[in-house]
Amino acid sequence: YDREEHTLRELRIFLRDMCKKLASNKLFFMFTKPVDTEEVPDYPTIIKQPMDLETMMTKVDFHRYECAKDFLNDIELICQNALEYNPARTSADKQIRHRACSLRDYAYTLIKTEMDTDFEEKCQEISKKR
Ligand SMILES: COC(=O)N1C[C@@H]2C[C@@H]3O[C@]2(Cc2nccnc23)C1
Repeated sequence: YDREEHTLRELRIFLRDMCKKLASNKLFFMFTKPVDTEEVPDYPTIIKQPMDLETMMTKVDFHRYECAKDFLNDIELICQNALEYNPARTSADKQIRHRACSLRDYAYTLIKTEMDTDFEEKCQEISKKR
């Protein structure tokens, strides 16, 4: 079967495992599902591009990521959204900002340590010419 499709399938398997590991960490529970706009009606007025780990898992299945960099861009989006929506000096806001930074650092480190550099380079080459 086409070598490039085989590479992208292997990427999807890897990214599903990343999603699972991040979503199973209790520290990151607030990032596992979209913010409930019924409970938090002003959220969509402030955050124009919501993102969460469940949505990212669906994006993996829909072949929306062609390399780990694209996946990390959505992790960065989760983090930036949390920093923007929760800017106060209250302990609640401070905690969610700390968790967001932890999620970002943990995701980068997990990918850096568990992913072969050559494999990511191959994915980025495929992605560039598509
Ligand atoms: C990634 O998650 C977040 O940015 N948030 C911000 C929301 C404000 C606060 O916490 C969140 C959910 C919530 N629900 C009900 C009442 N208040 C809240 C989670």
